[in-house]
Amino acid sequence: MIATSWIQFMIHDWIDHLEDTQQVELRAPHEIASACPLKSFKFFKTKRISTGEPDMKFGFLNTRTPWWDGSVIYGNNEEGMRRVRAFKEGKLRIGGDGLLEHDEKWIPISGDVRNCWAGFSLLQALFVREHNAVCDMLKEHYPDLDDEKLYRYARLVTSAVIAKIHTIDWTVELLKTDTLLAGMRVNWYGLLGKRFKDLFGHICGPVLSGLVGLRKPNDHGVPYSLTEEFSSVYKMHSLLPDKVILRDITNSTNPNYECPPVSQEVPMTEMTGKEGERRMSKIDMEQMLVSMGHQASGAVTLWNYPSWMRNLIPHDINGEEVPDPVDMAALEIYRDRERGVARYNEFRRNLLMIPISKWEDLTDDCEIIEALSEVYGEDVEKLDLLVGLQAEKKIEGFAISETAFFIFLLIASRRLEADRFFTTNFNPKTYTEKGLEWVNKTETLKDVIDRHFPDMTAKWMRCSSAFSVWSAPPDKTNYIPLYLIPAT
Ligand code: HEM
Repeated sequence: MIATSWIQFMIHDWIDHLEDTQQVELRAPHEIASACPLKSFKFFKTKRISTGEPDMKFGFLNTRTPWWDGSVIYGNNEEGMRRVRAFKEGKLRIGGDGLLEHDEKWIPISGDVRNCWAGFSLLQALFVREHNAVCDMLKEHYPDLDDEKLYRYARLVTSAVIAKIHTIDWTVELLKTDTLLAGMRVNWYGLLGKRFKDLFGHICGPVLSGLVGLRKPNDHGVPYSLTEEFSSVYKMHSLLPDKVILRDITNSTNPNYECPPVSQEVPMTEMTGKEGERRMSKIDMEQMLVSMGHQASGAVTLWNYPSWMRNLIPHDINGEEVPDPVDMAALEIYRDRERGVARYNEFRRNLLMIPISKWEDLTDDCEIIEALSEVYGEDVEKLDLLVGLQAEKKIEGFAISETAFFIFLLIASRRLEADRFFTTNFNPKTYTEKGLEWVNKTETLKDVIDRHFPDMTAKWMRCSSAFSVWSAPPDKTNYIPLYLIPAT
């Protein structure tokens, strides 16, 4: 569940489509309406913007900054950025209990407050603590820095830590193969590896020394942005469970890393929005981290959409509930169609992947084939992208489809190599000597959790990555260099 909260934490750093003021209504066809929690629902259209380009006449606006700039905790505009700052020693506001502060309406004080839930705001709080710890460290080494400078340097450092964790820790857990582990580490450190780069710096090209620290950003002739396809493949709400399983961590010792006993099962509906924030304020931060660490997330596959999201009260951009509930499962399909995202087969062609010509090319699951034939007949071109991504037979070790993986891989690299803060300006002058050292020494989310809860992981976490289920065995030590292991 930490991996699930993490990806929501990242989505809320990167993308949110601007809505129109015009509402539309979706109605379930008569024949299936009895099986739908909402027979009809209203929502705002995505705002269409004319581009003036002959070959692409319209597009959409992103209300979040697409850069890897930590806007999920720092905010997306002047007003949002001021709201979260303590204006003392560069720090951000945080509650006495280590969790986010809230306004009088119980909306969290954070960079992004839309459609939040307890696990997501927990990560926001963790990284506010990280930012504040960076401020303390910088102040100690550079006592002359004022509030503004401390804030800016600490923001750069914390954002880079987030980007690094996503690249070499989260992505690797999601796509658990040696090839991916090697690929993602090459993106950050290059083929020559961390030790070489730490010793000699970025002295070779992108392959040998990695994308991070390149002398110049490279946008391949396309101004940096996150694409519609990217937003589509990240619609992974099936990761969310029906309930959160809280664990009792009062046991004083745990030598065998046993999974702690269940203390309470809370429906997700009580962990979302303002109610979720109120609940979270009564749960200890360590207890929540250990509980999420021991709960597996849902599989990104068909027939696993959380039922509670089919009658969901969404938030507006300020974290206020909107009056009309939505059926998210239906809405997600509508959004791709509304935004002109290619359907599954065309999407694959655009990625130079082999399209399917019959349902059997997609999956060997007879139940899925039967359902697809019932909905789409034999017309494979009509298959909606999201349905195809979830029906597709997965590569062993992958939590997502190969089709989605192509987009992941492409954007994972572009996000680093097109950003000056990870290329030209990834240096001591921009980050400070000690700031860059902080980024270089932090490898994983576990490192961050260890920093703020030094004894907790030692007692409860058996696995190697905080994104795994914590009672799982640690990764085996591999004495053969990663690049010499044959791909599986
Ligand atoms: C309690 C948890 C969550 C809630 C309540 C929630 C709710 C929502 C809502 C209401 C929308 C906007 C729907 C629309 O109008 O089109 C949305 C968009 C989205 N969500 Fe979630 N979500 C949650 C967690 C997640 C997670 C775990 C992911 C995982 C990747 C995710 C990925 C996305 C993406 C990619 C979008 C589209 C954003 C855009 O392109 O504008 N969400 N979510």
